[in-house]
Amino acid sequence: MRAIFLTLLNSQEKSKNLCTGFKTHQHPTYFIGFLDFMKDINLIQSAFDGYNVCICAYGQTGSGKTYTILGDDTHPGIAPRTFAEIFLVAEEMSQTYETTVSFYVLELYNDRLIDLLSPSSGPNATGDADKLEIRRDRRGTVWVSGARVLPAEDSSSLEKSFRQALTARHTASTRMNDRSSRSHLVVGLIIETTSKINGTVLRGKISLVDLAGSERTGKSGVSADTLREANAINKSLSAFGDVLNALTTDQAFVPYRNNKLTLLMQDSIGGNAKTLMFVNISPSSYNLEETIISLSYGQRLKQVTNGATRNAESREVARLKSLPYYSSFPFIFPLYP
Ligand SMILES: Nc1ncnc2c1ncn2[C@@H]1O[C@H](COP(=O)(O)OP(=O)(O)OP(=O)(O)O)[C@@H](O)[C@H]1O
Repeated sequence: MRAIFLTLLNSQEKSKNLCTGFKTHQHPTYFIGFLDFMKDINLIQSAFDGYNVCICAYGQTGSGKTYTILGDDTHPGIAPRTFAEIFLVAEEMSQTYETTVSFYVLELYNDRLIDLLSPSSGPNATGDADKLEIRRDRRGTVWVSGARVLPAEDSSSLEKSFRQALTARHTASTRMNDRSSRSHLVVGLIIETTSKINGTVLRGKISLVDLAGSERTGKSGVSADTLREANAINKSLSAFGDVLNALTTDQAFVPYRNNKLTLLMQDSIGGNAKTLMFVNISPSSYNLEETIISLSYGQRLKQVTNGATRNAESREVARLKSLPYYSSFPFIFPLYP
């Protein structure tokens, strides 16, 4: 796994000593290098080659995770850049491969999975109605059965649907962030390529994950509902830490099942995906303790080894899987609604 450390604008002086030994990038110039970097390590191409890929933002509340994933009008973030790159690669490969792209958008809020593409999602959604279940196929790839998976025709329609889905995400104002995400966001991009020469089908998945930020409730000044949200966020991040601990100390048992977040990320952390983690940190001395924790998390993440495998099947297997019997297992073969 790879981890990159990011710090906010104008922070170089303040964070220089703290980050000695870590290669850090600053907003907004790091955006320029992101796509080149992702191209260098062939992340998007890997999904076309049948691998699972995960790009994730981690860090304390208010450190710029959502900004890293979304960006703004002048500096598009990881998500819009990934959407554009997918359709560019599809175009480049169109002589020999036919590509279909589909996507889902989920949030994990107060330990409940919510389908943000569902017409019934929104701030008052309970999540229960969707009956979403986290499953794994025999290769270890995580799917969420019951989630809506929609076809994407081009990058602009994909981005439009994605931004529409985000309007239903749970956010709240806290002392640490005017618009703090109160949920973990998981965007799944499923890329299926069929060879025009021999019919081989490759299926890759890119997961874009914007984790909710860890927070000290005394600092964020939350109460009632927002306190409950903060507790759920901290609990899930602590489960994430336990998984990381088990993986980096070679323990026989890895406690993925302790939380829905770790179940959802089972293929990305120690699983079969190629994973790139952005660790966002604050330059302020007020956040020193949280920054040290984030940096040490990032350091440990780098020690995790994933076993990336390719999802490929022959024309005949792909044909068999498209028959109704297989279609009843959406977690093995995701269905369009
Ligand atoms: N490079 C940047 N340029 C301009 N504004 C930025 C930049 N990075 C972050 N911000 C702003 O800082 C604030 C906090 O960023 P953001 O919401 O992305 O943090 P976060 O880590 O996702 O927080 P939380 O965990 O609370 O959701 C936002 O108002 C965001 O627009």
